[in-house]
Amino acid sequence: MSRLPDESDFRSRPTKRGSRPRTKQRPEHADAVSGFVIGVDRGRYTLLVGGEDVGGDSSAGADERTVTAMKARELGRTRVVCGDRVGIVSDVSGDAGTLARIVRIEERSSVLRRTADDTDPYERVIVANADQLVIVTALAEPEPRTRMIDRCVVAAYDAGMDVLLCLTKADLADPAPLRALYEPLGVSVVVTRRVPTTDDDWEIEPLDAVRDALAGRESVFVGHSGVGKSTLVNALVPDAGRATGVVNQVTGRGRQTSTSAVALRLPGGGWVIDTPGVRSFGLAHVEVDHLLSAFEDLAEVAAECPRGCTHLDDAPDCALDDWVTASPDAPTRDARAARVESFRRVLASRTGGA
Ligand SMILES: Nc1nc2c(ncn2[C@@H]2O[C@H](COP(=O)(O)OP(=O)(O)OP(=O)(O)O)[C@@H](O)[C@H]2O)c(=O)[nH]1
Ligand SMILES: [Zn+2]
Repeated sequence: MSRLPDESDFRSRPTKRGSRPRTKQRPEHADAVSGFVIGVDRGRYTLLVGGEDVGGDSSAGADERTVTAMKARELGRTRVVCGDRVGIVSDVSGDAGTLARIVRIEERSSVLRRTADDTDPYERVIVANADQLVIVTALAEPEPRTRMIDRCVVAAYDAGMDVLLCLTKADLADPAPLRALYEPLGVSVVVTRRVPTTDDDWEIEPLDAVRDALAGRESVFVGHSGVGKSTLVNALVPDAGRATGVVNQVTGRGRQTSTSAVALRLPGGGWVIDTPGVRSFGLAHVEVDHLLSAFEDLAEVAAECPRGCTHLDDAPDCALDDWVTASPDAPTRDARAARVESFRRVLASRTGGA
């Protein structure tokens, strides 16, 4: 039996916290058809309907179709976002000019959210059910902003998602320093570069490594303007048709084809969820303990900390420091120190702006 969630249901990471939110029974609409939300535009939702579990399975089913829907009034203010699995009724044919009605949102396995800024108590859900956040960062042009990457990592870990750091433009700069900075956080890293194919053409390599990291997963792509995110998404999803490097003559800024998230099917299986509007994460909603639970080894150690320990550099008697000191040998000590330092860096990045 599905339930009707509201924003307050998603304050804690569903996979790591034991307690389940209350369940509302919804016996009506037993005839509702399942859909996967692949786009949202001003109150109109684009859904994929039909075939075998269209969300999880990337291959198109025989009767798969795109359906436009609106939200039923009974859902109230609950937001429907890209990646949601929903139940729809009325005209679900997908024929031109028809409109279905979303009557329920299935339980979400993850919720990526942000606050407008670090003091704003209002959280906004960006994408539901994704299991990986892909942070696209150029190694140069524009220069990488580690503080922003840190904040993306915090948002992903808070959502219970894995992180893939995609370092682009390796033809311009060495990826080693950033790799060293992020691998101790448990982040996977892929590095891409532009290589010339003919005199006036080029391609991105190695695409296979990126595809492998995305296969069978629902991955949300975020990245600052100019990092090569659209170039990468277009290379991965040939018919994506995202605008690349188009500079608006009036504003001087890159133009976007869309400002809300869209889900794009990967030819090899899996989904890319592109988020053109998301440039930063407000992290007011993130709790220290919640973030710590994404670092299982450290969470175990920190269980010995004094009550109310901030776990930061200046925290008196923080058990993380004892753990580093108590290392049996030098290599272990270096690894533990790097891990604690990385955790403290992202912990500190929660406050003070991007
Ligand atoms: N040297 C180099 N340039 C790249 C690489 N990948 C993309 N670019 C270039 O970087 C510029 C920006 O790429 P886009 O894909 O438009 O960047 P974006 O992140 O989508 O930026 P917005 O469109 O503003 O959101 C373009 O001129 C690309 O050709 C790369 O690996 N190496
Ligand atoms: Zn501590």
